[in-house]
Amino acid sequence: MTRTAQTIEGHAMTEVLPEGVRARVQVPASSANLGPGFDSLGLALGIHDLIDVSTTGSGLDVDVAGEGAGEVSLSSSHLVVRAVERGLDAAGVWATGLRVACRNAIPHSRGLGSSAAAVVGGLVAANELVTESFPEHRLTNDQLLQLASGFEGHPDNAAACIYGGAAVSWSDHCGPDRRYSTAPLAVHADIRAHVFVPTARSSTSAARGLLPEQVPHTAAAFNAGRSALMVVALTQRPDLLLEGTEDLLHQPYRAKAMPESARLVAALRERGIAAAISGAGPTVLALSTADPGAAEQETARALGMTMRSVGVARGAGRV
Ligand SMILES: Nc1ncnc2c1ncn2[C@@H]1O[C@H](COP(=O)(O)OP(=O)(O)O)[C@@H](O)[C@H]1O
Ligand SMILES: N[C@@H](CCOP(=O)(O)O)C(=O)O
Repeated sequence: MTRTAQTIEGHAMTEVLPEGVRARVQVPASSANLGPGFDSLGLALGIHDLIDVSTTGSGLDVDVAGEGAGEVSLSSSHLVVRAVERGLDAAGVWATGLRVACRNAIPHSRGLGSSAAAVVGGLVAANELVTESFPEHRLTNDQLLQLASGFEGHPDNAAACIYGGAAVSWSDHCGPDRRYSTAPLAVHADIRAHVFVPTARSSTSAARGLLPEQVPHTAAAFNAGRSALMVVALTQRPDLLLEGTEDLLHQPYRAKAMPESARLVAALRERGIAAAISGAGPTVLALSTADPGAAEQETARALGMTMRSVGVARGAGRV
């Protein structure tokens, strides 16, 4: 394990965790944007990764099962490992060695926040290790949000993943060293969440590369109105979900990279179901008060996507 000089809240890097401390956490998938709320709105979904971290005498042992097994690195560059180390650093605590076991259910590179879940899961696991031995060094949820958002540069997935439910998140400016904030939204009890997951993948950074530097003022104004409307629809007026999920800022530019997903969004919306690309795609999120029927599922199957009823999840935590 390497030490770095990075700390927050001025903790001195002096404490060493004993061997054999263990933390097991579960962390939810998340859907970002919810249509118009680009880099701001997020919703935690009921698909979970399990992360089991324990301290050892030396070295690093990483084991991955489920999604990403055989694909992700098993070295110190593994995202969960990086997040565990970042969390320990931030708390001013050090481990002589680590064992990290991941049981992953969140599909990778589909727009379901797998990378945010890996980061939040690693940070929360680190925080549980810290709490076990040095409770006075425990990081707050706000500190976890700063650290997690720093990994990706936007807080939408991370906030949903940490706090659960839905959240609106923002940063104090657009430059480096941003400070992130979030406010929870109480999702209306009648709203159900379904995802249509393709086998095709799309990396978030590639999908961000499709976005223009500038957009017309009319599109910005349209999205400002729809984002505000979406908060109302999500919390009080599910009958407004269809209009509340309209977007001109990102989905039109990304559609060419995920044509099947764009077609499914259009087909579901024509049938009155509030569908949007989940995060940077290509998964499609549907929010509705009734479950999509056999016809919708057949349309999705024909486009190579499988429907999953996921529901709204709680935030990451110990199991
Ligand atoms: N549980 C995990 N463990 C290790 N790396 C992960 C994990 N989840 C995601 N990643 C990394 O993040 C990448 C996907 O991130 P990204 O393109 O942002 O898509 P997503 O929408 O799934 O977050 C994966 O290819 C992998 O490198
Ligand atoms: N606001 C981001 C969200 C990315 O979410 P992911 O689940 O695809 O990582 C964006 O739209 O780029």
